[in-house]
Amino acid sequence: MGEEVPEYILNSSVEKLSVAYDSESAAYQTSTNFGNKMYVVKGSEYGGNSPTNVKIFDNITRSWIIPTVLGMKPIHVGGHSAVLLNKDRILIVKRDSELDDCIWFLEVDTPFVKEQKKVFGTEVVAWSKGVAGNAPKPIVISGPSGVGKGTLINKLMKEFPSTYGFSVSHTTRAPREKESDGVHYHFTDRITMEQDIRDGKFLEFASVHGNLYGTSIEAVEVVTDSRKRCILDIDVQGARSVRASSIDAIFIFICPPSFEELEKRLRARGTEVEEQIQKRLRNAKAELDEAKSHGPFDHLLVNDELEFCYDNLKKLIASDELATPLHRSTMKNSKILVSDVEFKTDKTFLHCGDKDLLLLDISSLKGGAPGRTRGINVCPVESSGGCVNGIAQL
Ligand SMILES: Nc1nc2c(ncn2[C@@H]2O[C@H](COP(=O)(O)OP(=O)(O)O)[C@@H](O)[C@H]2O)c(=O)[nH]1
Ligand SMILES: Nc1ncnc2c1ncn2[C@@H]1O[C@H](COP(=O)(O)OP(=O)(O)O)[C@@H](O)[C@H]1O
Repeated sequence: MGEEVPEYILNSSVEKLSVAYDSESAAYQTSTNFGNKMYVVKGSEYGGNSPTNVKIFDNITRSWIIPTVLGMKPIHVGGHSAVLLNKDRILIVKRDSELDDCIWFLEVDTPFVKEQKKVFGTEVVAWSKGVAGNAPKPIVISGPSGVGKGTLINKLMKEFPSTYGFSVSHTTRAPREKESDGVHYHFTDRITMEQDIRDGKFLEFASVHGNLYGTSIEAVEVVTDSRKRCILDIDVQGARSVRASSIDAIFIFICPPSFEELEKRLRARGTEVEEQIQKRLRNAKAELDEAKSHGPFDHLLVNDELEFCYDNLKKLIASDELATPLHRSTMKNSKILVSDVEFKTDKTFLHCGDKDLLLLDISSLKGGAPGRTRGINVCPVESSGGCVNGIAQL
């Protein structure tokens, strides 16, 4: 890249962690070795809110690589610390940051990153924010156009507004008369959406009936952050992508009682012109065949009589909730600021002000890029270095 290699990078050993202040850009940067590469993470300028930068130094070719950076990036204010974890990701702890925004992961060799390297044909790294506890399993609902997905989801959201939240997708299709931006969809144009896809902002996307549709990471996280169970209305290709991702979801396919009834409903809805109706019916045949033979679905539900189908949907979701009870973390949306970080052999301690020392527990990580990394807890430390009363309230 024609840039000189900083002294601290040339001198650092494989395991050594190095943090340096770059006076030119007034920002802290860390370098972490993994294999033959060194990952340099640079925070934003002091007091600024620009996203964190990543570049890679190849120790064999002695040259810099600018990787494709996926995912929502952390915004730094002060410095940060970094350490290699699980031999596939770098744990980044932001200093002078609130507890619920201080833990991030830069994935460098996880299955997701390996896959994306093939897709992009470049070096790839992916950000994933670390969050406390587990999230309720998202519910993925698919089915042909006009089968009644929207009707069923609306009923669920109306009956249980504080339990379920809808993942608002992005689409390049034009809004229908009764649809509003940000509620039914985020309506966008193809150029913007394609750029956002390249920037890794989407969990999944697909071309459906001639338009682009996609679920952004943010759309799901907004719902999960509000402690609701996320409902996704996505097509079969999207369901496949989510199935292949690190997200643990339940997949339901809604079938029509007959093809004739599907056509009747689609026409009665009166939202599509004839050409679109024909396209949707053609696609419906393929979707039904795929879902019934080798689709990614856990359950198929026939939407014949609406109330009957709705009751079955509720029963199905309820039995899944019973089977996997939700473990919520006690790590509150804390205003405690992390002032310093200590990495010991197998433990990470967060210093918060003068008195508080918290133990960061990352032993049961779940998920990861392109979504968030869950299962993190912090607790006050007792003199032996263990947690006080297991996981404690902060
Ligand atoms: N992959 C994917 N499919 C989506 C997404 N949002 C909507 N879809 C699917 O796109 C298809 C068309 O949706 P829409 O234009 O609202 O028409 P409708 O199905 O006739 O109501 C449906 O199969 C939706 O499930 C998304 O974010 N990702
Ligand atoms: N079980 C049902 N019986 C009859 N009509 C239905 C039923 N479910 C939905 N509909 C109607 O069918 C049309 C398509 O439903 P919609 O929810 O928009 O489908 P989708 O979201 O799957 O495209 C709507 O006019 C809706 O009122």
